[in-house]
Amino acid sequence: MNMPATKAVVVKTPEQPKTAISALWRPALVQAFVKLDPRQLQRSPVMLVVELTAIFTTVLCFIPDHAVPTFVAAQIALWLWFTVLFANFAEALAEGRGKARADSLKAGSEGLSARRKTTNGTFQVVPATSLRKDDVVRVEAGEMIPGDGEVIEGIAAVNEAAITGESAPVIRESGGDRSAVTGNTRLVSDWLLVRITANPGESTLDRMIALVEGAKRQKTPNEVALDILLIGLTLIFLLVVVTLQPFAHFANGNLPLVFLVALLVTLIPTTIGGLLSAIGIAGMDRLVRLNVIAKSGRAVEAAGDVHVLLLDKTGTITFGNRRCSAVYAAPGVSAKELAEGALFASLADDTAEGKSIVEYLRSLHPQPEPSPEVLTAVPFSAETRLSGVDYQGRVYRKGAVDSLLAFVGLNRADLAPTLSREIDKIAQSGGTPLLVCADGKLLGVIHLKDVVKPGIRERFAELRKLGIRTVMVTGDNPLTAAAIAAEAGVDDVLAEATPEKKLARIRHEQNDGRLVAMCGDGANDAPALAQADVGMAMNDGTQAAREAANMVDLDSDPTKLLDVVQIGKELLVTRGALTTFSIANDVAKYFAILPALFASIYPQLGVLNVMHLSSPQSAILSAIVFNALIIVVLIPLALRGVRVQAVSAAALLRRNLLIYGLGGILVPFVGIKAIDMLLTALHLV
Ligand SMILES: Nc1ncnc2c1ncn2[C@@H]1O[C@H](COP(=O)(O)OP(=O)(O)OP(=O)(O)O)[C@@H](O)[C@H]1O
Ligand SMILES: [K+]
Ligand SMILES: [Mg+2]
Repeated sequence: MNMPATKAVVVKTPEQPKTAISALWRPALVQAFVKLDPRQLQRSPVMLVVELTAIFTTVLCFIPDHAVPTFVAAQIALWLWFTVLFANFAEALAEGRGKARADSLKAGSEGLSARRKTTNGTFQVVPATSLRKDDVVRVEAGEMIPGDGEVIEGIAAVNEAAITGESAPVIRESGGDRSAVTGNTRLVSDWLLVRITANPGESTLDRMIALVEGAKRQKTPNEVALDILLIGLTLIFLLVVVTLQPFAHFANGNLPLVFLVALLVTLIPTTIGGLLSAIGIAGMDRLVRLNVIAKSGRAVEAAGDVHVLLLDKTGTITFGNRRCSAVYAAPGVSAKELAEGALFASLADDTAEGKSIVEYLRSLHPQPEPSPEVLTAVPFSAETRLSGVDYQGRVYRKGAVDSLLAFVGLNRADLAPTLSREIDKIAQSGGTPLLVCADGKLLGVIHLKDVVKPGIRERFAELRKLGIRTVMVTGDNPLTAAAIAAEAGVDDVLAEATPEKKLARIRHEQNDGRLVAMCGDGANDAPALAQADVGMAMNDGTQAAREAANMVDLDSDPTKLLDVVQIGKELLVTRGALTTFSIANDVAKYFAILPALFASIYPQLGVLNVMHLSSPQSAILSAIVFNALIIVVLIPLALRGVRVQAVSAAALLRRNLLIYGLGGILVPFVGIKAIDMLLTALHLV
């Protein structure tokens, strides 16, 4: 068979330099004009209204009005256009940061080919883009894995740098919780047979590209709600402005159309309307830079409000390569008998645990082995928590202590004290004891060892400061669970949990009105990951978990949920802060401009004219200029996000109301006055 090597491309994760913004402003400037297209602008209704007023005012410039000099009307029109352009610029800047990453990801996936298994068992080279779900491909050392999938045969080292930026290779193998592979990552050793699990356009890479190309992103329910509020406010102010004219007429005055249009724009929530989309895109961009892929913005926002975090133990809190480190025979059982029983019970077990037991026994207790064909495998399941084989009429099993005792019809009290003590010792050290039996006779116990990931404890403490409770849910026995829980510093433990129990725990928390996040890696975590408000799968886990979750952490680091929570909070707080600022701003402008406008018509209003703006037309132009410039001033904040400290939500709200509410009222007074003085000095009004 002639099998050319698939195209090998190395995609480096671009490091985001500090000067990113200055390098991005040029293309963003171009995009700001492109986005003037009303079809694009309709995503932001407030800005669409501003564009309409800009067009209207531009037309009015050509219809002479003795009340407003044309050069003032022209300046108003110009600044209205600037308002839209500045908002577009903010959005384009936010998008631009992700675009570079998307481009390099796309470039890496172009021209990739795959070796697809045909119906007659041979392999055929096809373009990677033609692969469909359930296709089987063979990948060899040095080649790129052509799509997301599950390893069905083989074990190999994979370099995932193209996706995660992490160059240390990781092991992927069939069976167990380390079976998922990601498209566009490179095999560095051996070979794998992979069952493709994603159709074109649905892979991790595609999702990542869609995520960083903000333009195609869906609005979150929160954003839609805020949009509706902004449209409502726009309509209210439209009504206010329309009804001003009758007041003026009543006093035999007349308010020029240009002023009314301009007044409308200063009053509607343009600041938040213009920055809303940029805030959302920038939030997702921060997430992508963290190497977390979210399937929806909604999940990220939910993360900002999470109360409880559930974590699976093995592979999430611990490294997950539970390995056999020792075996202890029950009293009256020879070492040879135990070794045989434990080996046979593991020969057909393709979980990492099973393989480690076989490896351990082969090196320490070499013995003749039956060939695999004569064994009837009983695979491990999270339900039974047992595994083993039937061989020559004999029943070999191993499994969790309680499950195996139930299987042989014994109680814990029936165990020989020495064996019982051995089990407790293993569990208290954080290890997992597996009982072994043959034909109902207890042979002894296997010690599976696992290691808690470093730094977990500190991160959980930080989560606690944010008011988030951590709960470890594990299929393991209570003693092991308690030992690992103590080492990791979680707040609560649920041991001997089946997939149903994990699910029930989440439902229970949710029924009490709490938002729940769940981190997991196993197929048995999938239902819980799907049920949780924020389900974060470890990328090196199973495909089932990755599919059920609404987020995937490419670095498989559960403590990253802390950062995701932070980003979610920042997103919500930034949006809230700028909405507060925007609305407070508009209220202030209302009081700043109206007295100036009506001063000649209703001289009594003069007492309200605290700002003493030089003339009505200066007042209105200054307000329009301020209104446009404030968007530019707030772009960095919208992109960077408001920093969120680990304080209570109430304290945060109080502080933000003070800063952004009070600031929003005061800033326009100062700003408009300053612009008024400048415009007057420059003889622009
Ligand atoms: N290959 C195996 N054969 C027999 N028993 C096993 C095997 N692997 C694990 N067990 C037992 O089954 C229990 C449940 O394992 P499982 O992987 O489902 O745990 P889990 O629910 O994912 O929790 P965690 O991953 O946090 O340990 C383990 O604690 C262990 O006692
Ligand atoms: K405004
Ligand atoms: Mg697990």
